[in-house]
Amino acid sequence: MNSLQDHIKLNNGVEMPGFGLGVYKAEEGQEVVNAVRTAIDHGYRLIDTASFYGNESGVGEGLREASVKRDEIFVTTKVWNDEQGYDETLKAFEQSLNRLSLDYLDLYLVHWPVTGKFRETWRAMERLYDEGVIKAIGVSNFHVHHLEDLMVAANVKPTVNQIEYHPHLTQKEMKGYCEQENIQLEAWSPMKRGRLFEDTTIKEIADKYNKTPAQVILRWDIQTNIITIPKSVNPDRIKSNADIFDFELTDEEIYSITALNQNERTGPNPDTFV
Ligand SMILES: NC(=O)C1=CN([C@@H]2O[C@H](COP(=O)(O)OP(=O)(O)OC[C@H]3O[C@@H](n4cnc5c(N)ncnc54)[C@H](OP(=O)(O)O)[C@@H]3O)[C@@H](O)[C@H]2O)C=CC1
Ligand SMILES: O=C1CO[C@H](CO)[C@@H](O)[C@@H]1O
Repeated sequence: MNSLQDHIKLNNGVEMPGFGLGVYKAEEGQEVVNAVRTAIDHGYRLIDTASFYGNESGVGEGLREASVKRDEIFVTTKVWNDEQGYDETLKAFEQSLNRLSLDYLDLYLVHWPVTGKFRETWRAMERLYDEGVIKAIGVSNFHVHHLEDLMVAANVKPTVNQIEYHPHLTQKEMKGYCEQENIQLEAWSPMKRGRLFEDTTIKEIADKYNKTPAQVILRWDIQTNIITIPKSVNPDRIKSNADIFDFELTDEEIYSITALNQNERTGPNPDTFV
């Protein structure tokens, strides 16, 4: 990726921007409306929300307020855990679409692999995909064994797996598996919610390029082919987080950031959460 608006081709041919805005904890109402509008004004073309975030209406309003056509923006939302199952997912999708005030969605994700439910959830998503109201379907927080389980019965292969991913959790096994299966990885909490900014390795690299630690981490995502969705509601940070296309990390720097891995999650482990 050479610019903020470059896309990555998913395994169904759909083009997804490689960089976007996450809106978890962006408050429904003016806060999320402003964040979405500001991001789009600064060139973002991907917005990541979820029914669980309770801010889909504001996301929809921000999209309408931005002066960019709908088909140039890529919108992701997710089906939450208590909405899973076949009929439940069909209903949840309709509700999300209504709150967003959209007539189609770019990417719909199974938010977590709810045991005993995610296959039925997937079947409903396949139906919506076949009907053309979703351009791509994918998963989130799936381990390799969840993906294998899903794909045994699936007609449509997941395009994306959105997982916790940052320099303290580099997900080596999952990365290898997804590369082999052509499933695109997407990083959530790419900046470990601010807990990596004091790391000496990252700070030294940031100083060298006159960049912030956040920019170095996000650049590392881009150069290692991971779609990244940093969250911010602060206009200056929304702008600076995306200002990562005028420098390039060396192979050695990428290696040293990847070597910071501690297999450390900030969020739940999918095997014990649901
Ligand atoms: N699928 C899933 O289960 C999950 C998906 N997600 C998605 O991933 C997105 C990103 O992950 P998230 O957990 O929000 O964490 P991030 O790693 O994106 O960190 C967000 C935090 O960092 C702050 N921040 C942002 N930019 C900067 C900066 N340049 N300097 C200092 N602080 C900064 C933000 O505050 P401020 O807003 O004030 O700038 C916020 O507190 C979510 O918003 C959501 O869309 C997240 C968790 C789970
Ligand atoms: O999307 C999400 C936001 O972050 C939460 C953790 O803090 C996750 O559980 C959830 O999946």
